[in-house]
Amino acid sequence: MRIDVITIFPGYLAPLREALLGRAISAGLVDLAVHDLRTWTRDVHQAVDDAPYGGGPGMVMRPQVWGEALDAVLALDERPARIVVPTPAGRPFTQATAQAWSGDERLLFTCGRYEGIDQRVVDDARRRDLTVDEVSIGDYVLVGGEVAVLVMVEAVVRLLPGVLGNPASAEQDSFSDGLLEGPAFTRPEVWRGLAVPDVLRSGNHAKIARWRRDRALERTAERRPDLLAALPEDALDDADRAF
Ligand SMILES: Nc1cc(-c2ccc3ccn(Cc4ccc(CN5CCCCC5)cc4)c3c2)n[nH]1
Repeated sequence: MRIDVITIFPGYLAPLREALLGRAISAGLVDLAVHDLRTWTRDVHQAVDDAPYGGGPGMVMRPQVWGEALDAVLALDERPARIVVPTPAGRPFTQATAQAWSGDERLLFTCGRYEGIDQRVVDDARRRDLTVDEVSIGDYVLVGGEVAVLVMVEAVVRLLPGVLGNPASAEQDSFSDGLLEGPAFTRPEVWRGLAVPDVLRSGNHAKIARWRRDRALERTAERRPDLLAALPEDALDDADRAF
């Protein structure tokens, strides 16, 4: 997978080259290219923003610079790219989104700042039959798109074959079966007077699976009743319902 990121703060994306993601890049599983938006400015001040039409707080990022940057970065590789625009006003980015995008050949992330990017940049891209997804990583407002890109790249790249040492982990992700995962434990058996639940040391794998499922249902009901309500009809078996 090729990943391009356009930003006025390239340094914000440095963490992508650390640890697991860094190893995925070194292993050639991911090609990452970070581009400074100001490369495509033409004025001595390298201006990328201007006052919003219609008034309102803050500044908006100018379309010309973004248009030239997108054209240039898209042209770097002939593979079709999904253009991703982080925004508080976007569709929710979920595990399902990460799963879907993990099958793409190429992702191109545009990091806005100020109050966002002139909407015509998205409109122009869509008019040229490019896939453009405006997405939100949560209902809170960040200062720019870079942190959202770190989140989304991590969620997507960990799903690529060969990236996670233990692929079973991604399969047993929270949300993969629609429920939150339950509590996890490791040695010592007793820590500060707190013991590991006996069932987990019983070696009875059926009982352990049942216990884990019950804890997941309990936690989901407690913390995310919305996920429980969204489960498909056949997702819960009789034993689940009995819980
Ligand atoms: N999930 C999530 C993604 C982001 C995100 C992503 C990308 C950018 C680019 C800039 N910002 C800052 C920003 C954007 C919008 C507003 C709202 N403002 C109200 C008045 C009319 C104009 C718009 C405020 C500040 C961004 C924020 N935050 N949270």
